[in-house]
Amino acid sequence: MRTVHSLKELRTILRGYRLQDKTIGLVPTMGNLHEGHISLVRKACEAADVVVTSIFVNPMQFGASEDLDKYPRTLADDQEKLEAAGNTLVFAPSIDEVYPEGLAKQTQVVVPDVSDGHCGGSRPGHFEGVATVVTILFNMVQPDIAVFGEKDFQQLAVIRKLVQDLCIPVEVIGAPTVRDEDGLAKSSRNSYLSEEERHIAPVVYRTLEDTARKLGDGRSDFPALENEAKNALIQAGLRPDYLNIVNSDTLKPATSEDTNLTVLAAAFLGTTRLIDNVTMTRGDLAKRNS
Ligand SMILES: Nc1ncnc2c1ncn2[C@@H]1O[C@H](COP(=O)(O)OP(=O)(O)OP(=O)(O)O)[C@@H](O)[C@H]1O
Ligand SMILES: CC(C)(CO)[C@@H](O)C(=O)[O-]
Ligand code: BAL
Repeated sequence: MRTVHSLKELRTILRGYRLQDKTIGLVPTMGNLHEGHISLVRKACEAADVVVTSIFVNPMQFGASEDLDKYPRTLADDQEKLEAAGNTLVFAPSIDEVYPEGLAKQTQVVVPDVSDGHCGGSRPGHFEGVATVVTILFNMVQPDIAVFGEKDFQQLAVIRKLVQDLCIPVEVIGAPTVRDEDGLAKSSRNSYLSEEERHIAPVVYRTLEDTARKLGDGRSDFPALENEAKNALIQAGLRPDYLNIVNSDTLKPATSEDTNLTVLAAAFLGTTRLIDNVTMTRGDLAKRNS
């Protein structure tokens, strides 16, 4: 497995693979890799001949008071894990390689509507940063397929819309959320949690599951359900940022006619912001429970 830092080198290597008619898969990450990321790499290996994992902590998607500076950077460890997973090429560009004229002069990609609310509401400019860097990475790598995690549910919806609206010739593949045994979604930011916070953190997933169960039991009083869930988070010592029951396709507030529902949440535990979601089809859970 090779690691390259420059676009020129990346393009030279990828040109060689294309001449051999190899298909190319891309897994965009911000590094500090865990089993969640590795599951994406494995999925990409199943779908493409050559897999490029990018590692780039993208300053454009961080707010001024967010954790850009302390975000964990662990390239050597990441390389070992990627090699073991069958990854072909690591692309770890510098900020100058991605934004040669600086952020202030950077063309931005805005994906309206689906970026609104949820994480987009709490992190102004975040999805413009994500959409811009993902577009740049797509243009740099020109992959046939790209794999993203469902843990970042709204991000996946933004990227699907971006690809559709800009006719980008890449197949976007979603991958299920990988969790610790107690249900906590694996995330680089889990490393910020103290021992005590780590015990509390699985309450996020448990609360989402509990809400999905109530929806499966036929409840349609969505605002009341959202409040019950937020109260459960508060009781456990979390500070909910949002907890929304939405139509899984549009990400708009759920209606009683919707069959595919997603419960999306972000909550602070101390200064750490955790996100998670659970998708359910109305009827499924009721059947399972009967
Ligand atoms: N637990 C997980 N299961 C499956 N995919 C995941 C998981 N965590 C992250 N991913 C996916 O990995 C890709 C890169 O995400 P990223 O590098 O931000 O990791 P992260 O652990 O989510 O970090 P953060 O703590 O910043 O949210 C994204 O497509 C994301 O959805
Ligand atoms: C897709 C992504 C790599 C873009 O920086 C990032 O938002 C992430 O890690 O989910
Ligand atoms: N996993 C999404 C990247 C971010 O929180 O900025």
